[in-house]
Amino acid sequence: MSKYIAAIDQGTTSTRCILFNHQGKIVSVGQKEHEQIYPQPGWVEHNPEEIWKNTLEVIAIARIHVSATSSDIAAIGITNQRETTVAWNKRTGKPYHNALVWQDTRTTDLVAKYEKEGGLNQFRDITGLPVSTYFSGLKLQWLLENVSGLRADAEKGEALFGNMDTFLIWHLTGGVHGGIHVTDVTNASRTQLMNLRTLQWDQKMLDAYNIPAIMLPAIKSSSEIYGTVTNEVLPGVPVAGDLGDQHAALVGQTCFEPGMAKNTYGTGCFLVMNTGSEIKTSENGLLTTVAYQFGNNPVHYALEGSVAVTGALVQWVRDNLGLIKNSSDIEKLAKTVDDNGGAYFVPAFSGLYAPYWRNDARGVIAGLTRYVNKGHIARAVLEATAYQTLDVVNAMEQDSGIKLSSLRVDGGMVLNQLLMQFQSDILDTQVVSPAVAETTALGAAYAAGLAVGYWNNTDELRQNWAVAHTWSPEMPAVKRDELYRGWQKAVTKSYAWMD
Ligand SMILES: Nc1ncnc2c1ncn2[C@@H]1O[C@H](COP(=O)(O)OP(=O)(O)O)[C@@H](O)[C@H]1O
Ligand SMILES: O=P(O)(O)OC[C@H](O)CO
Repeated sequence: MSKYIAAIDQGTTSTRCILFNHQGKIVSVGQKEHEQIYPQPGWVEHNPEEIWKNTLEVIAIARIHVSATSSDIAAIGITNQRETTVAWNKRTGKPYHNALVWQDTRTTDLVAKYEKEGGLNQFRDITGLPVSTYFSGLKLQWLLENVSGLRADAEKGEALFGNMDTFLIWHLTGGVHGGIHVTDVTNASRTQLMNLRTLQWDQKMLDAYNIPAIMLPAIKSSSEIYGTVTNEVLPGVPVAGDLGDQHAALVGQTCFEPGMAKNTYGTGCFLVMNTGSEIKTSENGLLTTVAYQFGNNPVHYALEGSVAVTGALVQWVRDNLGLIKNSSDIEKLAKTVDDNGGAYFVPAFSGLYAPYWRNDARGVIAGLTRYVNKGHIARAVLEATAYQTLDVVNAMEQDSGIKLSSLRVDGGMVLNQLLMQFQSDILDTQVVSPAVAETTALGAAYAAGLAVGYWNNTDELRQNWAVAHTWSPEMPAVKRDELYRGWQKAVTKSYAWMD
């Protein structure tokens, strides 16, 4: 048997390649950040060619660390920042435009138009999603309408659409020399173009968003052999797993039973609960999405609370205010004070996502007095992540009828002890991190490994999961309620900023 499974985690801020062994342990990592491009307020782009180049580099780095050749690697799985939209030419491989990143708000006017015509929830029954700047469909419409020549090429079958999974799989499997044009059900469920029941592109959605079907990838399960790597970086290795990153983290945390949930703390925060074969429609501002589908097995659905800005706020404090040098320094700064000093930071930089879905909101700091110093701001920054998670947990418990007994957590911000303790306090629930913190990459590895028989079934995967750390609530209820009331008041101050 080959020794390893490789996973590519193409995230918002960086691209990683991780090699896992049969116990689901990390044996090697390659990682590279890419440029965040902000051409105008609210616009966020990535250069897809830079990301493809980084992908090749990180695979090579991960391989070289342990002197692995293709024959040591049973399969490769891909997981990716979802919704981020690319259109490229089939013959040249060149993107028509930078990728429009999930946080990009340039489609705000389009959202307003659809809202006026039929309301934000008009496509929820088909797609599980509200009309929002977040999803790929409107981003693709924007590209088709604003990039010269793209619509004509798309209609001729020369231009291809994809999220980052599709773009990377196409390149890995041959690119201009016959690359495979596929996506999986989880990524497709975030385009707002797929029907949640049929798991196919929905003609009503394509008509509503004016998207030519010919440019869309084939929708596959999350775990099957899509093709083989032709690039010299890993020649002959089957590409056998594909999951949006939040779905991959659910798999990596082995949340295979209905009612199990995880929260991933990265650029944004994404709380996902497995709802099994049931398509649960949210009454409280959550998304209905596909959790995963392994080969021909029945699809699992999920409820998701997506929060746009959490770790990104820490980066903003670092890069735009210069208050800290590294993201991890925020903890030390926050510990210089005992509490938030009355200040609340609502980071509605891309509007507010779940459970509010306010495209018209923008960021505010509320409760400022002469007393507030940079320590209090750092604390308000970290607390914002915890309050936004509480908003989503409240919605999740109402929609699912399940009270979370503990929350499995992962992602870059989990390293922050102060945040995790505060999260447990404000949720009044245990917060648990797993021994393998890279759950997103692990989920993609599991999907690929299941497809090629490296792992036999999900029971084997469950045995790999172990607790690293548990945080237990310590805050009195009165204090918790008082803090949360302040947050709820602050949220309302961010509304209706955009006309
Ligand atoms: N110790 C820390 N405290 C607070 N935030 C952190 C810490 N370490 C990393 N972060 C934040 O976590 C994010 C990176 O996490 P990661 O899971 O790699 O994100 P992504 O997958 O979205 O690229 C960044 O936004 C960074 O600011
Ligand atoms: O790349 P991440 O971890 O920030 O995740 C981004 C999400 O998939 C966006 O929906």
